[in-house]
Amino acid sequence: MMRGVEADLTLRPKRLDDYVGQAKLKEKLRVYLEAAKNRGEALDHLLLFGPPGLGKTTLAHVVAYELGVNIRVTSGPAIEKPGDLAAILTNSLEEGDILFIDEIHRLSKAAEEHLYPALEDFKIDIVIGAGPAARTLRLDLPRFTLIGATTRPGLISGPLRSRFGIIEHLEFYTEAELAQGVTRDALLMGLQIEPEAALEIGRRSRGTMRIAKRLFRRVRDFAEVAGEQVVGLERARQALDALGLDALGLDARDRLIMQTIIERFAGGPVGLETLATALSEDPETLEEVHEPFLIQLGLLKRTPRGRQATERAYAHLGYPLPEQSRLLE
Ligand SMILES: Nc1ncnc2c1ncn2[C@@H]1O[C@H](COP(=O)(O)OP(=O)(O)OP(=O)(O)O)[C@@H](O)[C@H]1O
Ligand SMILES: [Mg+2]
Repeated sequence: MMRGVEADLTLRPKRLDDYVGQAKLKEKLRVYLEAAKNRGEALDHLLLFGPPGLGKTTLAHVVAYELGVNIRVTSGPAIEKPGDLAAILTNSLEEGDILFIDEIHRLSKAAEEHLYPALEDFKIDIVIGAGPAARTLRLDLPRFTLIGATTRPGLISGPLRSRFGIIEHLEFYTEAELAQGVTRDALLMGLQIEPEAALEIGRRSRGTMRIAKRLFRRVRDFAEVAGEQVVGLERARQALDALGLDALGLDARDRLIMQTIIERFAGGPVGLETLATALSEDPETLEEVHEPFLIQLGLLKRTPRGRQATERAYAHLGYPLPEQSRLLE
């Protein structure tokens, strides 16, 4: 049986048809991919954004597979000096290939400015030598496609953003879509899972495919140890409870965030920095990892004056509503 990282590589969907959910995005991408193929041109540069674990990296690989081109993977923090970028662009890309830059919002200013002519005119300036003898050489690049991924679109500068022809965001998955992803993995692992069990995992996965797939592996452990051939609802529930996930899929950390807002800040509004300090968490993690789903669930609101718990949050966490409810619906 496949294990760990190796398993994940083989389970990763290759084709657009195997990529679950994101229906609107896939529909558009199909058109763009076909148009680019018919014209025999590289796909326009593509910026993908959305919370972690929704499948940006996977989608970049799917696009490469569908276009039949190579993909070169790097990340914003890995490109420190402009020279790093030049090396990637000149050494390893062929006509039509994809350069995938993960966490593109973390690209340095210098590297970013170096990237502009590469994206627009497929040319890059490299500096040869140093001191007074230094010369700048302009090199032609193959027509490539940049796919940038980010969890923080707000941190992408205007000039960089404007160089992407296609800008798309990924959405949280529905329970049914997460169940579909889990069922597909089960099949590929040679296991059976009852539809109700797959849905229960989906329900508790914070709308996130990576979490659904990870939870499924833990549920499978419980089923295997119990000597069961088919993963059923009861076993799924038992495993998910044991992992500390509640009915909405909140983990202990999510609950602590909401409890802190309710107990220590009277439901809010409380500023991000203040809240982060109270939780000993860094504000970015709070904002990128935890908040999007709490907002999606309708437990938390971002207001101009800070973060605020909703009535639903009080109800879900079992707190009585404050008397004069200033709370948001
Ligand atoms: N639409 C999908 N269908 C099936 N499997 C998916 C889908 N999206 C993601 N996955 C699986 O979920 C996991 C996480 O996906 P991926 O690494 O692409 O997320 P990501 O959005 O790049 O996250 P991060 O922002 O944290 O890098 C992978 O194991 C991938 O195979
Ligand atoms: Mg990724």
